[in-house]
Amino acid sequence: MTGDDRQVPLLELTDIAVHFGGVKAVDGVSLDLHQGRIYGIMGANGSGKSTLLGAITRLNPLTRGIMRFDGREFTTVRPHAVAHLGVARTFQTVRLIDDRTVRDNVQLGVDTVSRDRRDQLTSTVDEVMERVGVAAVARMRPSELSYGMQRRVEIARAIVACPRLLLLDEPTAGMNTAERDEVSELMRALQVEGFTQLLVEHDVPMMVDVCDYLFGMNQGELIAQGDPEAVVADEAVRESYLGKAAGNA
Ligand SMILES: Nc1ncnc2c1ncn2[C@@H]1O[C@H](COP(=O)(O)OP(=O)(O)OP(=O)(O)O)[C@@H](O)[C@H]1O
Repeated sequence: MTGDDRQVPLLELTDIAVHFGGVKAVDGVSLDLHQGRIYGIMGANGSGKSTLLGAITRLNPLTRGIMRFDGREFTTVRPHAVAHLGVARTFQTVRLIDDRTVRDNVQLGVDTVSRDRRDQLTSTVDEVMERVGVAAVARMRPSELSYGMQRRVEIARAIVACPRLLLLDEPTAGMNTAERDEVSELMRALQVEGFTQLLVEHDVPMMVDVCDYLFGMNQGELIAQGDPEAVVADEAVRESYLGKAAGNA
């Protein structure tokens, strides 16, 4: 539990599973996310991290389990209804539309939310692009940008609708160290504004630096959770992900 466990969790997963035929990509995961905190999921390739994000966004149908957002069950809603609840996601591989400008791509993030929520948005598309560092390339096409810049455009598109929960799937993949640090800075700034964030990353130092709470995943199951330093030091996490050599470090 994460300290403020007397409150209703923003996201509550109870014993969820996603099986693809015989592959138990996610198998019996229960977790709570609380408002305003930064969470991370670490685990080896194929441990089920992206599938878990896909379960939350309803792209991957559940084999079993219950999901609640702000106390309300959303286990069987359609994917667009999850966006309307206020959940936004970036993908592991950049998914931008290349025959549209950067600005149009960011605008798409506004178009995914319900009209009620749209009316409540406090930042404009241009303000968000400025904040994420893509304002200068607003008229360019995604393919004209570096990979790091494309990822920023994705983040801008995800946050422009002011989601209550932001799911970030390897947002620093393909970035250099300076760009990674900028993403960490951006995540901290978003936290100050009250965003709840769930990060999937392979950059362990970044996870420890930026996350309040970590989950360790292996073969579809959660094998550890808690304070980031404790999770990174956990023996089962080291065995399954960081390697035995790291365990001796
Ligand atoms: N659509 C699918 N159909 C069948 N199997 C799938 C599908 N998506 C994922 N899998 C399998 O589910 C397991 C978990 O995959 P997933 O992509 O969630 O892992 P991951 O932890 O995100 O890995 P990575 O760190 O490489 O991104 C893997 O065995 C993968 O091959």
